[in-house]
Amino acid sequence: MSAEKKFRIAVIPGDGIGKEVVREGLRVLDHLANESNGQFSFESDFFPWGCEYYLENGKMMDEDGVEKLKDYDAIYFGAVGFPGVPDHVSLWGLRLAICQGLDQWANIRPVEFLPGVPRRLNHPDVETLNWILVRENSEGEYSGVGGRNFSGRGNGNEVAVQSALFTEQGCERIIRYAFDLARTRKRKKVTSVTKSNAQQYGMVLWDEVFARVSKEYPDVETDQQLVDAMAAQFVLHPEELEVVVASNLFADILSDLGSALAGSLGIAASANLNPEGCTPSMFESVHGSAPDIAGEGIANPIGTIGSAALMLDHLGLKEEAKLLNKAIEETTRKGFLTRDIGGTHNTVEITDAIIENLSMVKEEV
Ligand SMILES: NC(=O)C1=CN([C@@H]2O[C@H](COP(=O)(O)OP(=O)(O)OC[C@H]3O[C@@H](n4cnc5c(N)ncnc54)[C@H](O)[C@@H]3O)[C@@H](O)[C@H]2O)C=CC1
Ligand SMILES: CC(=O)C(=O)O
Ligand SMILES: [K+]
Ligand SMILES: [Mn+2]
Repeated sequence: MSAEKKFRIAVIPGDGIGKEVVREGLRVLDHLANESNGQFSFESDFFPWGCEYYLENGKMMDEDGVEKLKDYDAIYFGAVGFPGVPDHVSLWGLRLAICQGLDQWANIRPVEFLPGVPRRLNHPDVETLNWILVRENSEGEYSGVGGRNFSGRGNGNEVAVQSALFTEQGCERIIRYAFDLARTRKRKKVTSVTKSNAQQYGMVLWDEVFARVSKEYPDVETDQQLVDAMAAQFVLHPEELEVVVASNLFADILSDLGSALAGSLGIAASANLNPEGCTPSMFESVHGSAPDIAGEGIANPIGTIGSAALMLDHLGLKEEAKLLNKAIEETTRKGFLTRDIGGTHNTVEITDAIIENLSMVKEEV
């Protein structure tokens, strides 16, 4: 037997249901490691960063937090944000600080339709549909360029500026990533989403880079859509979608739409990747901390457990990643569903079922 591979994972449960679903994802990972006959193990270090940490310490994470995370093979993240701390403070202080600080410039967000989950999308081929959003994750509308409180204003006359930053290199790397990803799929197609009719600088640059890069991929079909039309296409013609590449804000919005069409925000997984592998990548659900259901034990853990599957794949544990995705499918197929997708099972019961189904799908292969 080959020597045991030990993966060092930084775990950041964060806030609200983030804590509840990360706990479940770790149970699944521990189970897989225990069943691996000593082939691999996970060494998890917990970081208590988030809104409670902020209220106690005046900061969302340690000053050298990003540096500390560089020691790990991957980061497993819950969600950030809770009433009592302004959302822009918590998001910028933790998720954006990590994604931008570690240059996790590609955020991959698959839209998948799980068996047994009631669909919000009325489409004849819904069983076989799946597409991937490739979100620019380092700049765009979330570059933080802007300001408030310009001198001489105030008293109802305040002015705020929020700019979007688009660099040619930033556009090129994410667009290239989308084309390379398209080449791994059965139908090779990339749809680029902008709003370059109204956003005449940054998004026109994006369009020009898309046209230039696409020439290097003559085997990949292309399409370009404005984001408003794209929102409609998600609902009306999802069969047109394969790989969809969009800016930070647009793909953020479209990924919530995609997961809602597939049934719920609770089932969508994502990976914040540094594709060069210079820094650790971070795996988290698409959803946030859901304060409206936090503490009730009813959050759907599938988005976060599916993100663990993306992490396994990233760490080279391809077979385990496949098995885990199969076990998730088996779980929903058998009717183990949380409330958000029409069921009555709680968070822990869904995880128990996934772990049980892991053994079953393993026997099948
Ligand atoms: N990556 C992150 O950490 C993100 C953080 N946030 C933060 O989360 C907080 C709440 O934001 P919202 O806009 O309410 O978005 P949200 O995604 O937390 O919740 C939206 C709705 O979806 C439901 N939902 C989400 N995940 C679910 C799950 N796993 N199971 C069942 N239902 C689920 C919630 O109950 C809520 O009704 C804010 O502070 C926001 O800034 C929001 C999105 C992403
Ligand atoms: C912040 C947020 O909504 C997201 O990353 O999806
Ligand atoms: K999340
Ligand atoms: Mn979002």
